[in-house]
Amino acid sequence: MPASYAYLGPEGTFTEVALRTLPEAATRELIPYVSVQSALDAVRAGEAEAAFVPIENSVEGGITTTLDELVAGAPLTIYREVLLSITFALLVRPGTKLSDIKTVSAHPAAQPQVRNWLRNNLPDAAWESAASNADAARLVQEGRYDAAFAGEFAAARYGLEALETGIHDAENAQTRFVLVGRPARPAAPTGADKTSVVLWQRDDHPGGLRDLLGEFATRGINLMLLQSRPTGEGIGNYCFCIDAEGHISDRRVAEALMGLKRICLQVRFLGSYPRADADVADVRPLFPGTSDDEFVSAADWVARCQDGRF
Ligand SMILES: O=C(O)C(=O)Cc1ccccc1
Repeated sequence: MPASYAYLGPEGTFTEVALRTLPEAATRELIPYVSVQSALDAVRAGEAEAAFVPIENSVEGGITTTLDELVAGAPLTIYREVLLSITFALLVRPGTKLSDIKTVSAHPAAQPQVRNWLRNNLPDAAWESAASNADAARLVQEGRYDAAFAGEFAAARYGLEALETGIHDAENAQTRFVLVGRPARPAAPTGADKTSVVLWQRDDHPGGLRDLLGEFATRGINLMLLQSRPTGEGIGNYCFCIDAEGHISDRRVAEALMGLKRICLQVRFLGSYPRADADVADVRPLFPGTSDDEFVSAADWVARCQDGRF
């Protein structure tokens, strides 16, 4: 298997910075791709062992390109996640003044994080979306746009200077990134894990979403993400991307997935992997009656009843 990780490039993205925080990245060749799709396709084609892409940010929610690829593309599995705090720098060609800036560019997910700053400082600048924040910096270097919102670290790479740093409308804005590979056995549970799935309802009925959520609730499983995505089959047709606390090898999670498999049209397992916030998170105490031991003894009890040994 090629020892390389594909990532959303070009060089100098927040994605690259987040990827380099993973110890395993030090032993891999890191290859930038022009889009989330092309990085994921490199994995599907066997050109890269895994791909590292943004999936969610705390201001705007899901990064829809990534979610839609994981929902509808050839199956892939999430193995790791990384959380990165994000503030932007306004990068310009040397000598550019604020009053010279007519066009600004960045990844679409950056816009909600700098909207107020733009309103207050560059209310007339036209927004131009780029494939990534570093790509916006590259386009500024080429003279296509006047300024880019990107990491301050991207300035040197693209011969730009930071006219302003520390730009963030929301304090503590974080972006979550995932390492995605071809489907294989999940890593062993760590005690602070997360399981990601996509659910498609069998039919439209009152309380349908509550029925899906109930499979988690009755087993004491907390949810960390619930994002609906259109199925593409008409207005009102959605599937649900869910991150739940726990690992598929935890009995309560496995039983919840079995319940969902029985009642959903389709369930796509996206992986069980260690939580990036495990150090700081108060790992929630288990809801009474939901430990592996309690599932095992309940199953034993049913078996004994079936046997007439109760
Ligand atoms: O990694 C980047 O630089 C990206 O373009 C993705 C992104 C977008 C917005 C915030 C963090 C990462």
